[in-house]
Amino acid sequence: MSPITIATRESRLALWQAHHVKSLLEQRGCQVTLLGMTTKGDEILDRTLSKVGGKGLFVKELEVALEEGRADIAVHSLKDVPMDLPEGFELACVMEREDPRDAFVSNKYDSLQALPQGAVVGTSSLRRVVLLRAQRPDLKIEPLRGNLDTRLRKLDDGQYDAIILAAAGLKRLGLASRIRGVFETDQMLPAAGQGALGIEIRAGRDDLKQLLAPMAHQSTWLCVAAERAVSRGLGGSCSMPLAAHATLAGEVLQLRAAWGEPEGTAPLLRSTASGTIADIDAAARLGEQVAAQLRAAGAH
Ligand SMILES: NCc1[nH]cc(CCC(=O)O)c1CC(=O)O
Repeated sequence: MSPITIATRESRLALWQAHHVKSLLEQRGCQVTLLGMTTKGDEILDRTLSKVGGKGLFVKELEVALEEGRADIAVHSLKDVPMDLPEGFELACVMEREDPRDAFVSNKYDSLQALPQGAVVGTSSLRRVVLLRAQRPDLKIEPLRGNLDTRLRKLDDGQYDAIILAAAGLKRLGLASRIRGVFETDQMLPAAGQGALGIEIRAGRDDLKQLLAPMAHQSTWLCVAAERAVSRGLGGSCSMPLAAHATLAGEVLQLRAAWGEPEGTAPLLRSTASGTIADIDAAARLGEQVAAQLRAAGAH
């Protein structure tokens, strides 16, 4: 196999994820180099991404490197990958999921329930906003942008009483000690694909698909396929007020989803479905079913 080049963003989390894949490939006898780059999503820090085109902004430049042959694979947090890849690209591998849950991070309080009335909580995720507001409508939810270290620094500078981050990112970077509590999924349903890494290649690179196949984790892939199909059925942007999370027990996949009006006070719309799932297409069909239920209930 000729040497493999991994295209990656240069945030500490993205680099950790790329190095994780690099070491797995090196264990299989590959020579691997990293090609780091900055994406629009990394540069636009003064606005919430939903205002400037969503999280595809973390992906585009990596796909250009694949298209131009400067890289062979791109490693992504699947939560940041738009539901439909551009023509000519495909997901060659979904790896075993890290903790998919959201984490409560604070220097003063142990939990969401312990926060005083009107406490300031930082997040820029519309999903987290609507889920937090459903539990604590009194909270003052403020935007929080930047990479993980920047967000933690903003908390430590006293800009927030607490912030909400993905447990996966903190754990991967050895920052689990910053976690005061992890939300159970029935309290804060995760984003589609949260905690899962996906490897993108140019379509047709069957040599890479063969190389990457043993790194795929089938049950994660089935769950993420169902979750992403919910999001796709509601427009497919990564920055929607939508939560979708699937678990697999044996061959039975259970899918839960929730959608909220970011500005409104209407109650969250929820939908669940389960089924015996044998392949990715069946998982996606379950997601489409849940998306249709949410649309019928008013989600858009
Ligand atoms: N762009 C935000 C983002 N994309 C992926 C992760 C966490 C890692 C993952 O979900 O795999 C994060 C950080 C967060 O939500 O706190």
